Amino acid sequence: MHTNTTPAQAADRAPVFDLAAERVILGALMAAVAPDKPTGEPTVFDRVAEAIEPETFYNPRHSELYRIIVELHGKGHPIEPVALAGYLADEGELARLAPGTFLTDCYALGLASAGSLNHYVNRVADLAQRRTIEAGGVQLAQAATTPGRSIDDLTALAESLIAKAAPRRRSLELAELGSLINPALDDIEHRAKRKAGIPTGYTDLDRLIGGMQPKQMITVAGATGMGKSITLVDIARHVAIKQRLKVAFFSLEMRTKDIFDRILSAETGVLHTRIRDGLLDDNDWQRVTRQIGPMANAPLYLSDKSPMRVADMARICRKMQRTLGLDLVVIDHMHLVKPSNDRIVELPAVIANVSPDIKREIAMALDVPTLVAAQFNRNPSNRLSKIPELGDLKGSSAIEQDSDVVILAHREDYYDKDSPRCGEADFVVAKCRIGERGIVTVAAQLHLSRFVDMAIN
Ligand SMILES: Nc1ncnc2c1ncn2[C@@H]1O[C@H](COP(=O)(O)OP(=O)(O)OP(=O)(O)O)[C@@H](O)[C@H]1O
Repeated sequence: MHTNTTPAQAADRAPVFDLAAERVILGALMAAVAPDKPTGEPTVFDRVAEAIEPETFYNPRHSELYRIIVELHGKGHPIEPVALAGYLADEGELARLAPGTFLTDCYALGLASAGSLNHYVNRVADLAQRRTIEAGGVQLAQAATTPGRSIDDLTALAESLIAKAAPRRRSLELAELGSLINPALDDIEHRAKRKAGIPTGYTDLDRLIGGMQPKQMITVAGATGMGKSITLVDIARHVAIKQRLKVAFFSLEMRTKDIFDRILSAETGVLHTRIRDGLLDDNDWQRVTRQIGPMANAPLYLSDKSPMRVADMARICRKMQRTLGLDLVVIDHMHLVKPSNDRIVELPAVIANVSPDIKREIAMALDVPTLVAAQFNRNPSNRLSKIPELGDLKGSSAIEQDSDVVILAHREDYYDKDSPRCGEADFVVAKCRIGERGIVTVAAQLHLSRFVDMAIN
């Protein structure tokens, strides 16, 4: 047993963590044998999950391993030490999270202590609560001696600390409607003050869809050359450079260098073709020097490796989330993602495989908005009305079903150079799970690789 107290203090202080007990729990999970068929009895995972969350562990490595074990188990992957070590090695995390014989040691402890698992679960949960209470006490003591804090304020703090310290046992993992009322009303009250979702940078579009929300798959679709890549790069640019949020961008079609050229053009206002051809004049160089500042250290992380499977991208994103944080994932585009099974080759089957995986393994599992480009199957140019429709999507049913938002890019001057709407582009919001459908018009400045709000330009 370990304590975080000095020997002098040890006599009058109880230990507030037990690393061996934490290892027993990890080992018991690795050693858990799934029943052949449901028995109605709680499994080892159920018993642990009732009282333990990743944050319940004192040791952060134990928290991370617990999270990974639960995630792998949820996906039906093996989690005994050899399989888990293989997974961690693939992720480049073995040496950091489970050096030497750590996994087999835990496994042995888990097996040896299987009969007393409840004791260890209760002990680790109990110690976590004690730490919360101890930290709350320190916080309260500091607040009480801070000049200017009112009694009302201190009482409210004390109440919230007590609520935080209450045991959180998840006996029945279903919520009764009545229990949702207070938190939901609180949430609604504060919603307007919070950012609804991550803004795309297009004001009217954000108003319509409420920004990009965690867990959402947002699909931008259009005919070839309509401006899907420009839209994706534009949004990523806005999120990373203007909002300084962390973006992982997977370009399966365009090279990183070409994306950089597009971003540079959009940010500096220097013609894209001049950047592409290396024909910058003095004026252009001055603009670049003056305006390149915000691009430095912008948290936009690009990959142009192709082909990629969803699992590859999910692995890279998980690592980024753990090490740097992650706010948005961008994939350009869905039809170039490799299916999880090499035998799947026909397009509708590929999309039926890739689309739900992007939604489940990236958007849902990582709790981030995921922006994906998709191509059209039917070309609206063959129709009288060129306004795009959901049915134009290649492999439409899976994409339609999995996407929370579908934005169809449309430019009239793509079909008619003399159109009175030359230079305008429409984002047709054809599906929006939590908002209205509608059409948003932006200015198409393709020579600068960007779309911009009509209102201010
Ligand atoms: N420097 C430029 N000047 C003017 N137009 C440009 C320039 N660069 C690209 N474009 C135009 O911008 C449009 C949008 O390009 P984008 O790559 O975003 O299309 P896309 O919808 O992603 O196409 P694809 O389906 O081929 O991936 C294309 O029609 C292209 O011709």
